Amino acid sequence: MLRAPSPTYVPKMPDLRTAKFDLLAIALAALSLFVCVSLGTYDRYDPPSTLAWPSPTEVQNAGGRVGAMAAHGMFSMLGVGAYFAAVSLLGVTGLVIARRPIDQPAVRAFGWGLSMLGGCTLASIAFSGWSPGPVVGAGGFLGAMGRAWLESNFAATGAVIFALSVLAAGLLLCTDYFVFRAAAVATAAATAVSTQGLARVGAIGGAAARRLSYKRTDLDGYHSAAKGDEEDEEEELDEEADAEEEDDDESEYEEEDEDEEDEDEEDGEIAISVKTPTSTAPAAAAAEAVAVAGASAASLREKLTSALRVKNPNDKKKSEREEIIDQLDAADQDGALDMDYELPPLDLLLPADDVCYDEHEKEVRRKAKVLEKTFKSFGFNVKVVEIETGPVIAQYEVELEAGLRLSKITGLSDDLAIALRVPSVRIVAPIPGKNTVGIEVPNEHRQLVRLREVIEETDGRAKRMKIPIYLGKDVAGNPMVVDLAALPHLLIAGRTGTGKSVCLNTIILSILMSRTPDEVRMLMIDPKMVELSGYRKLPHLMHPVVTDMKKAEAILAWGVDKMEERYALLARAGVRHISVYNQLSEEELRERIQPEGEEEWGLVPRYLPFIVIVADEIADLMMTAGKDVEQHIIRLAQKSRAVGIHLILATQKPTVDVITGLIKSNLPARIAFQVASRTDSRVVLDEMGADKLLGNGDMLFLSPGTSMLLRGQGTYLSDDEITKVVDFVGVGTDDQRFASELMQLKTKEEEEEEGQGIPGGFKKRDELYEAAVDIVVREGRGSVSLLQRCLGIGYGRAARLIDFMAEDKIVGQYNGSQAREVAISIEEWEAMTAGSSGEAAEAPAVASPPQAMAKRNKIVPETEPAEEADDELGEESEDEADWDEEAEEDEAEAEVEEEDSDEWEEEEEEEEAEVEEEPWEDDEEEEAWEDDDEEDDEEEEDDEEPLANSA
Ligand SMILES: Nc1ncnc2c1ncn2[C@@H]1O[C@H](COP(=O)(O)OP(=O)(O)OP(=O)(O)O)[C@@H](O)[C@H]1O
Repeated sequence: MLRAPSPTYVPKMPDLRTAKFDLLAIALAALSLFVCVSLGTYDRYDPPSTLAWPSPTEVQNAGGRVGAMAAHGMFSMLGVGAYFAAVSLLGVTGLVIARRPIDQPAVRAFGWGLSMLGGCTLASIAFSGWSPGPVVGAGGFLGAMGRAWLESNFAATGAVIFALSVLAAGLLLCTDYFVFRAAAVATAAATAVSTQGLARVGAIGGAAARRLSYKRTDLDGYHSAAKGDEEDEEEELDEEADAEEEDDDESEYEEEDEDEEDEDEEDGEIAISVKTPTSTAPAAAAAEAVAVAGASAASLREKLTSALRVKNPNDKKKSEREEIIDQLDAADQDGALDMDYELPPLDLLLPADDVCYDEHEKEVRRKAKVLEKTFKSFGFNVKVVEIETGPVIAQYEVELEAGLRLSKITGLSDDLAIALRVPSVRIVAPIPGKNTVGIEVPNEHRQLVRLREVIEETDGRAKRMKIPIYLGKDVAGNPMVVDLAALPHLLIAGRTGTGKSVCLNTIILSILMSRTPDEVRMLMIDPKMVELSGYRKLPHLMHPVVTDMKKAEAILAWGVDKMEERYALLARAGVRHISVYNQLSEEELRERIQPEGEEEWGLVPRYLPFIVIVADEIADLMMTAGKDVEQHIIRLAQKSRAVGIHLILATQKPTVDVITGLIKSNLPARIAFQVASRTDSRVVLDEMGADKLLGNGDMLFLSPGTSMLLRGQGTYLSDDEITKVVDFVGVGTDDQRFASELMQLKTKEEEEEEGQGIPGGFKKRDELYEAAVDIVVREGRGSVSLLQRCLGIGYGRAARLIDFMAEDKIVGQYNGSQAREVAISIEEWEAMTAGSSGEAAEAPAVASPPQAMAKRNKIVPETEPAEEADDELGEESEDEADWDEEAEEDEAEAEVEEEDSDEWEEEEEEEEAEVEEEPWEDDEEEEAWEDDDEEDDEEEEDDEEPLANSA
């Protein structure tokens, strides 16, 4: 049983162990040096050799008589194996000096023996007439014996094969693949040197051809269709270059992964590795363990030495880190070549602060004792088996004695906090995937987690993510990086001053550091007016930072429309995710979309960027336009994953009226900073724990699909860092590419104000409302798909238009799969419009039916119909006298249209069938699709019942 340490106990073990190790290291170093010198200066006539008679009285060996004897003995026994023995001795000496423990020493020794045997035998077979020492042979007695036995049993060839296998197996056991990896690295380096020149030329050629920003997106209208055609050829080249680059990247990732795994394995094997983060030499590590008080506890100390491990989060070799930085810098430069846009370099961010790990280690060990002692005082016998330390929290893994119930431990957190003299202690019972309980205790000294270090440490993993977010570091000091595209939305909650805004800044800067404005576009909603105002210069913005909550509501509504529009586009292209859409080549896209003509093709977006909507305080938003905002958030959260629209919502009011049940259930990924009460914690995370956080960036992350909470320290960004990055990527007002459809967006009130005096006395809710009514009345069918086709708008907008008509009693109520009935006649409608023709002529929104019809089934950005409607209106008001004539023509066309519409419906059905038959584009998407299946079902329901939904 462990003896409880006295509270004033100061661990002395590390000093003793250091002295012991140092003495051992000196002895080994001396021995290996002596052996090397003796072997190096070996003279075959030195005694005890019998080659010269009489024996020379003076010994030539630099190691003297003993050296000569040692060399003679080693060469006689081992032949060339003597050199192997000397090198091995040097290796062991190095490990002892570096305080790196040798795990599984018995296996290693066995492996070493095997490799010696195999090596000597092989040498004996290969160089039969030569010997490095006495005339025994190249492999000494050992090799000669091995050779004799093998050749008598397996003949010469079999003997070589056998000896080689034994050598390889021995090296494998002894060095744990190190030798093979070293050989592979050397080969790869040699190959790389020879192919580098060629590869560089290829990369530059490919990169120069790629111009991502030339691709037309569905968000900006700056790219003309004609230009797109001119660049067709160029884009083809680009796609090839992209594909090649992707291949390269993938193989790189695989290599990196392997390295990481190997490293992990090594970490797992090493008992404790203590290394200061600034140390460049791996030799600065110490294999140490926690000692138990009292000199009489020597045996227990021995036990704990192997049992209790303190994992140093800074264990990464500096050289490796430097490598990663180099790679990142190289990637940055490549980025500059690839696109006209240059990603910000890492040196704009501050490096990690230096930490005195030795001090910290002493502290956690002391706390481990206090923990054990406190448990003991409550009558529980627990043992701390491992300690993991992060920047702010250390996690002590404790093993419970058999028969001790978990519930008894979990109630002790406050008592432990008092005993440890810390503000709070959180108990994780059990640690996921382990049979131990985790006790999270705050460190005495907090470290800041810098964005730069998190990026550097996660580069390999983050490269594969679509939108990497560098959240911070967990309790073991591992970087917490998540892919926003996989989350796919994030809710951040916490009381005021606990780190939400810093977290939002981290998320925004994570995007800025790794993604171009072509890949990710952003919308920012900032009710506090000052929190996000610093980002106004960003080229990623689609709209200036929104501070008016009514506008924010309109933007969320736009998001819903954009989502529907993108879904329609994806369905038409027969793909299930925008990333698959974005990979389609121009020809493939054209083949799938089958545009009616060049005009329509010119409007098809070639690239759909991710859209990230960041809202700093949703409580304000909910207060201003509660129900509407909630509806928009829910709709977006439910379905927008596949179309690349992601929400990041923060609130300092984690109450049920802000984070409603529906919002919560649709935003499974959540981050909680410190909250005021357990109730608030339950609202955010569905369980307690956030009330025990420390504030200042201490957080709990709930990853989607699990109930597992991950504790971490959020990345900290100073204002200076943010300013530097924003200044680097920022552009002037003239160069900003705001989306025209968003700039023209009107709030509900504005629309209603504008709508006063509209024909028929209807409220004007949408610029296309009158055109839509006209179509519906003339067609005699209140059909959403009819409006979609005729006006070239997305499903969402068309469904809303029909809902408005139902409110104005122009169409009847929802009628199952049938189109709604139209309640007014053409004459009535014409009378209404004629009644206010003067106003109608001025009203920019009234589009003439014939021209509206001409645009059917077009895929257009939302502004296009409005803009065209405006143009059409201009022409229309000039030609007002021709109205009646055109109306007649229109009626004729409407008849044709009616026939056409049946065809359209058939085509649509075919399209849907095609979508269903579409093979999985990519495994990842398959997963995403599975997740979306339910949502899609809902979508189908929506299709059938738009009114019910919007009502
Ligand atoms: N990750 C972090 N590491 C260290 N300190 C942090 C971290 N995050 C926040 N802080 C500290 O907490 C302070 C408040 O953070 P922040 O402004 O993000 O809080 P907030 O929750 O947004 O508050 P409010 O709701 O009032 O805006 C910061 O000024 C900083 O000193």
